[in-house]
Amino acid sequence: MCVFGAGRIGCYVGGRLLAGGADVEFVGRPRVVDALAEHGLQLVDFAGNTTAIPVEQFRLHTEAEPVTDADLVLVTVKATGTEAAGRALAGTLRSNTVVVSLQNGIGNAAILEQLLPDCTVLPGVVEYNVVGDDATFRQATSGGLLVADRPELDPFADACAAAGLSLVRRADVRPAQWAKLLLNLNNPINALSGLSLQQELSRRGYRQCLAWAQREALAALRRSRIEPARLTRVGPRLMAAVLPMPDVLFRRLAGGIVAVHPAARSSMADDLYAGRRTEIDWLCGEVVTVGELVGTPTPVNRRLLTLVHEAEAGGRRDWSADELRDELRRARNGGVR
Ligand SMILES: NC(=O)C1=CN([C@@H]2O[C@H](COP(=O)(O)OP(=O)(O)OC[C@H]3O[C@@H](n4cnc5c(N)ncnc54)[C@H](OP(=O)(O)O)[C@@H]3O)[C@@H](O)[C@H]2O)C=CC1
Ligand SMILES: CC(C)(CO)C(=O)C(=O)O
Repeated sequence: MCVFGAGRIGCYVGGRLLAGGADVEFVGRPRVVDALAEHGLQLVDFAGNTTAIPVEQFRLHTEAEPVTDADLVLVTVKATGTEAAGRALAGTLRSNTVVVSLQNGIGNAAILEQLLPDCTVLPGVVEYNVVGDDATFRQATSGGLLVADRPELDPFADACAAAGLSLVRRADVRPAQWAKLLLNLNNPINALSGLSLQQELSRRGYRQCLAWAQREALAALRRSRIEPARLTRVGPRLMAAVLPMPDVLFRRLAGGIVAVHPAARSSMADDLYAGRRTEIDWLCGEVVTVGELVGTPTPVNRRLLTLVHEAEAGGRRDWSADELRDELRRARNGGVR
């Protein structure tokens, strides 16, 4: 199999599969490929167990062409790179190759399907966060992988089982993708806060911002007759109700909802700090689009979209919880304080 987009998710998932005995090749940028070729890879699972993969075990590429014989490709580029990934893989892969999109957002698999009509493209969800640099990657929140259930997925399921990676197969992944997107509405808030996920989520002001963004999305989804799945111990609607609770109460409840390592921060924070384009159009942008389609206002998601675009354009600064809450409250009130 092949990991297309060796980064946090690609190296962690692909590395775990490789350590579990699967035949895995990696396609990545020269910077990442060179680091893997020099240092190998250290993987730390959520329980803290470390696996070291020595340099000799890696088959690394910077182009898609050498992996023409892969029977399964995991696409792990950001949504900003999906189209380019699809184009790089088109004409390279054999027909019937299984392509699994392990990406946030809703539309990546559809883009890949369009560009790779002879392949079987399956949408997937990575529930957990991965942090790390080019040599060490750590699973930093609890959760597993979730992929569309098709018989073609059997070899991947076997590889996951051998690697100790949790995989859930679902007939319809769309409700889980939307549930993940609701959680990902925290990505811009985390990125704008400049804090780790743990620090950010421990502050009520930021959680209030997330609850507003989620409630707007939930209202738009309800009108679209989309029912998001329950990925965490509490479902999406209850989550939006629990978030604004006072810090003491939230702390007591949060541990049971999702476990977060102190080093974890959102993938959008990584992009924003590195000066890369973020996935904001695929997260808040998706909510705004659905809202427009069904006539549900989404001012908080619109404002987050603008704030992240401004930060991408060079106006990045760290927003305190009070500042961001006031900013989004103004947006909710139509610009009035
Ligand atoms: N990080 C996380 O904790 C989580 C991420 N996700 C989702 O998983 C997906 C992957 O995220 P993540 O692993 O963080 O992303 P990363 O940016 O860490 O990794 C993607 C890598 O792929 C490279 N890449 C992009 N296009 C190509 C190409 N055409 N050829 C070769 N390499 C390429 C990127 O390089 P470059 O940057 O130069 O383009 C980057 O190094 C995203 O949709 C994200 O939202 C989901 C759950 C958690
Ligand atoms: C942190 C997490 C797991 C949820 O927001 C994530 O998906 C990301 O970093 O993109």
